[in-house]
Amino acid sequence: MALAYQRILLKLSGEALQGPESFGLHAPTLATVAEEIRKVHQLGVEIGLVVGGGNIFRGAQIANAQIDRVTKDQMGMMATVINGLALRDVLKAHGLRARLMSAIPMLEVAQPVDAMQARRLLSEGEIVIFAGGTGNPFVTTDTAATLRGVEIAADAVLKATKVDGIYDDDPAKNPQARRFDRLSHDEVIARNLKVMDLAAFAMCREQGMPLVVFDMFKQDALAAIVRGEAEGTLVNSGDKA
Ligand SMILES: Nc1ncnc2c1ncn2[C@@H]1O[C@H](COP(=O)(O)OP(=O)(O)O)[C@@H](O)[C@H]1O
Ligand SMILES: O=c1ccn([C@@H]2O[C@H](COP(=O)(O)OP(=O)(O)O)[C@@H](O)[C@H]2O)c(=O)[nH]1
Repeated sequence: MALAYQRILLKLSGEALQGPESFGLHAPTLATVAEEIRKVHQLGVEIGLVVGGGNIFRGAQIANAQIDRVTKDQMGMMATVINGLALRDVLKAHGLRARLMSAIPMLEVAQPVDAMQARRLLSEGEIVIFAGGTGNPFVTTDTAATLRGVEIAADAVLKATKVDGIYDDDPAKNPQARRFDRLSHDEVIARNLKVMDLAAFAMCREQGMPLVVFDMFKQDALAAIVRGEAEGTLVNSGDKA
């Protein structure tokens, strides 16, 4: 079967791992995520993962004036490593081969990010989880997702989030908001749509990297996307859309 995307970079927010809890990791939710990933792996898709940390720490939201913003962001990046460790083991428990790489050197728990090695592992069917964000403060894991997506030469970045696509207004605030099936990178900028942080989106646009925003908890949505079926919102360069 022809796949729309042979290699993907899937971005999972930390919140996507906390399920109904208000903090941390929720075992049944992790298992559901692993199962959705297993299904696309079975189709022959190569999968790089970038995991967020919002279920543990979001740097900018830590309310303590005595902790420097750089330190707060470092705490957030450590949170992504905690999630990455959990995800690696859960993926393994679901029969997948998975490897954790961290942008922050932490040799006892994860190997350093190495894009070339990651490409090789992906082509051998291993799932590579990139944790530690970009390793730099003042950005989010969305930036890490586009960066790793470009580095591993992914065919698309897939952003799994709480909403099922990109709307003409924030659907959490405006119930009348309407979802787009497809958009160009330029339209996202022109309409000022809050899809991901601007630095991350600017990189997608510059690199002509297709982006799909979708709901991870809609069963089989991920598999539908890699098969090229209409699901979520696809952002592509004008000439490719
Ligand atoms: N135009 C829009 N289309 C879709 N979602 C939007 C839009 N504007 C704002 N949002 C909000 O963005 C949120 C997802 O973005 P973000 O906070 O980056 O998610 P995550 O934590 O999954 O990285 C959604 O919960 C949604 O309420
Ligand atoms: O390259 C990065 C990625 C993440 N973070 C920090 O890690 C936190 C957790 O990441 P994010 O908020 O993106 O997680 P998500 O919303 O995806 O769960 C962020 O708030 C930042 O504080 C960072 O400083 N640099």
